[in-house]
Amino acid sequence: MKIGLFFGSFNPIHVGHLIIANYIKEYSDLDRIWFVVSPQNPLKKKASLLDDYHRLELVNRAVKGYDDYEESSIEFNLPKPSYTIDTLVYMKERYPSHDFQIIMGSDNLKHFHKWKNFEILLRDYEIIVYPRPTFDVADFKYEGNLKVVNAPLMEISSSLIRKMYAEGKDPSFFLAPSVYQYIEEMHFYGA
Ligand SMILES: Nc1ncnc2c1ncn2[C@@H]1O[C@H](COP(=O)(O)OP(=O)(O)OP(=O)(O)O)[C@@H](O)[C@H]1O
Ligand SMILES: O=C(O)c1ccc[n+]([C@@H]2O[C@H](COP(=O)([O-])O)[C@@H](O)[C@H]2O)c1
Repeated sequence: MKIGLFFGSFNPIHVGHLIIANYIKEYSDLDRIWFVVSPQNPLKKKASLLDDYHRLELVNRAVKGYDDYEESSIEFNLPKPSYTIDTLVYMKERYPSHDFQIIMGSDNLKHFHKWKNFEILLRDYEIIVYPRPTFDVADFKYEGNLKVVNAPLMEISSSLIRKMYAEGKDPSFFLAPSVYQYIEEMHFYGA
C-alpha cells in the first residue's frame, strides 16, 4: 500500500490540515494518509505544546469514520526530538510491504537543510509538497524527489487557533466539530 505520512505537531489539528490531506489523497496515487503526531519537533520550542496523547486523541477524533485516514503515535516511543529520517527508517522496518511518501508544506522547505540527513530524505523518499504562503517551492535549491501538488492555500495555523483561545475568541469553524467539542470539554488552550 502507498501511504502518505503527514507529520506534524497537530497542536491542535485544524481544518487546514484536513483539507490538505483530503486534497492530496484525492489528487495523488496514495492509498491512505497517516497523521503522524510528533512528540517534539526538533526545531520548535516545547512551550504551549499540549500533551502527546491529547493531541493524538484530537487527531483520532478528527478522522474517526474515514477509512483512508488514521492517526499514528509511532514517534511516541522513538527517541526525542523526533527526527523524520529516524521515524522513516523505523517505519520501513516495521511495515516492509508499505511504500511511504512524505507529505510536506512548502514552509518546511525553508529550513529543510537543517533537518537530520536531509540529503538522504531528498534522495531516498518521495516528498509530496504543497504550497504554503511563507515559502515558494521554486526557491528551494536542492535536488530531490519532490512532487509538487497544487493544493489550495489556507492561512490557518494551530498558532492562530491557540492565539484565538488565549484572547477569549471562539475558533469553532477552524476545527472539525468533534475536535472543537473535545477541546471545549477538556478546556485545552484555556477554552
Ligand atoms: N493551513 C494549512 N494548510 C496547509 N498545511 C498546513 C496548514 N497548517 C499547517 N500545515 C502543515 O501541516 C504540517 C503540520 O503542521 P503543524 O502541526 O506544525 O501545524 P501549524 O498550523 O503549522 O502549527 P503552528 O502554528 O503551531 O506552527 C506542516 O507541514 C504544516 O506546513
Ligand atoms: O528530522 C528533522 O530534523 C526535523 C526537523 C524539523 C521538523 N521535523 C518534523 O517535521 C514535522 C512537522 O513539524 P511541525 O511541528 O511543523 O508540524 C514534525 O514531524 C517534525 O518532527 C523534523
